[in-house]
Amino acid sequence: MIEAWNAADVRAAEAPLLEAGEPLMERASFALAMQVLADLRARRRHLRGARVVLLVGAGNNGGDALHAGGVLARRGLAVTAVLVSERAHTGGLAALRSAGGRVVELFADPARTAAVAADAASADVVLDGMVGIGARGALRGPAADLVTALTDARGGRRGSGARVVAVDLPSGIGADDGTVDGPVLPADRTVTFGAAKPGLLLPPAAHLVGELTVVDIGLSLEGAPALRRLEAVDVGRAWPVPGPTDQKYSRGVVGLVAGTSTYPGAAVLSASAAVRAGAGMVRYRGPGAVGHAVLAARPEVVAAPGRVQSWVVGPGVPPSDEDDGQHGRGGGGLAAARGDLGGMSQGATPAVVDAGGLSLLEPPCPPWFVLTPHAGELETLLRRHGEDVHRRDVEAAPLRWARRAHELTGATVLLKGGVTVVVGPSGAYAQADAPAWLSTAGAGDVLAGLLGAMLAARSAEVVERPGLAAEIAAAAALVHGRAAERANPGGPVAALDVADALPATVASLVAQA
Ligand SMILES: NC(=O)C1=CN([C@@H]2O[C@H](COP(=O)(O)OP(=O)(O)OC[C@H]3O[C@@H](n4cnc5c(N)ncnc54)[C@H](OP(=O)(O)O)[C@@H]3O)[C@@H](O)[C@H]2O)[C@H](O)CC1
Ligand SMILES: [K+]
Repeated sequence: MIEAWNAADVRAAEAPLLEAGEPLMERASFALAMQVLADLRARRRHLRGARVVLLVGAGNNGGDALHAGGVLARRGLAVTAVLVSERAHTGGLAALRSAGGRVVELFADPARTAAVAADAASADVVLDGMVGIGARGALRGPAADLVTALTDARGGRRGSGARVVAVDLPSGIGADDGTVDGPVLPADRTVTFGAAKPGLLLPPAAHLVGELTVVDIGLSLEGAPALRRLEAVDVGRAWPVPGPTDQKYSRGVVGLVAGTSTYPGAAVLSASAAVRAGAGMVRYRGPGAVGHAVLAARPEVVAAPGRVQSWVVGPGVPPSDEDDGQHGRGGGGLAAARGDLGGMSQGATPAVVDAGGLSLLEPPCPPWFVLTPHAGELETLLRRHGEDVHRRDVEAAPLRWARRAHELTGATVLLKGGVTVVVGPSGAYAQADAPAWLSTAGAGDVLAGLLGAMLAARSAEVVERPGLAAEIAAAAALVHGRAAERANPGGPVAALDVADALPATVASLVAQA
């Protein structure tokens, strides 16, 4: 698991060590230099003569870059520091100069910005040390102009020309929330110190981070992290592997209310995913015609009422005001679920509430209800609660708005996207496991069925431990993303292929743990 800590927590953990004279900057900058060397060795035979350009701001982030530059210059690399502020870390500057590094005072001669950017773009490595956790707002002044010019010089493409290594974080991102309010240089790698910061894991900034390296500089961080990211081993270890005394009921029955004659496929996809993820049983509770399609695809499904350990409500169901009565006619499935949903607040059955199911909610909800909106659906949900918010606001600050939805409803919220953000009562998760190919019709229905199976398997525990639903939802996002990758590595993937890849994905996660 990757744990991310807010800037204030990192500073609080640094303070006593700095007071005690611990050489934190030396540790950080040395590790940074070693990472740069390792990356260079992977790309060229000889290090001598490799060109490194440091983009250096006024604070300690610039200090890290300058000290690392000093280490690299002593190894024979040609290092140039570009100062974007008239202030620069004194010790770092001295270290670089004494190691033979060159210094360009860009702040004093902004007309050179384009030429400096062109030079940096053709270097082997650019170290982005303009601001770190001390940034206030979007990059401004010479730093902003240089990033714009350098982005132009690289043709806007990561991976072309110089390899960009961000020092602690890509300069200008919101360290705590991942917001991007101005120009930011996309990094190929980010070397962060002490602990990951939430902004490195959260979109939109997460897309600018590249490979993430966390350097231990000896901080002891107390309390709970601001954000977590599960890794494969966490999910494999927690997977509900059946034992010899288990039977289908103890493994968990998923009740599925999904699909209409307009969207029967959603029910097929959710049911397939729940079955393929190892549900003990799937009960389909929806319109009869859709039930036939579900049974034709998955003969394991039972289309009869009975007890369930989790509900999946809403895939392929339009919002309640547009539901042309199909669910009322179709065995009363949705109406029953509506009653069950109400009852579940006391009766305690975990539920995945997706798509049209979201319009059925009557908060307050328990944390074992997991809402699975995408950004547009979250906008609708938040606006229903009086928030003046648009989809683009949700996309610009997903953690903030997922958290708001959790506060307003009480439910656990899984916000779907290229990075999936989950917020529950015990904290937040950001999962980046899915290939971009997974943004395809029906992928959300598969996630809902998969999550339903995972909640059913640990139903009682989910109700007892308020934070567990969020952890399981984050795990479902990981499995979903991995299954998409496994279904067709590096290429297009259809939703049903993802469901079909679940058994092998789960087996490999369990085997690796
Ligand atoms: N303390 C240590 O020994 C360690 C620190 N580490 C590194 O330090 C940074 C945090 O350093 P800090 O000096 O607190 O802040 P920054 O370097 O991030 O930036 C602050 C200066 O940047 C200028 N600034 C602020 N906002 C902007 C902006 N939007 N655009 C341009 N410039 C900005 C500001 O200067 P002014 O003159 O404008 O006021 C600040 O002075 C941390 O990220 C680590 O890299 C290491 O972890 C090791 C231990
Ligand atoms: K930086």
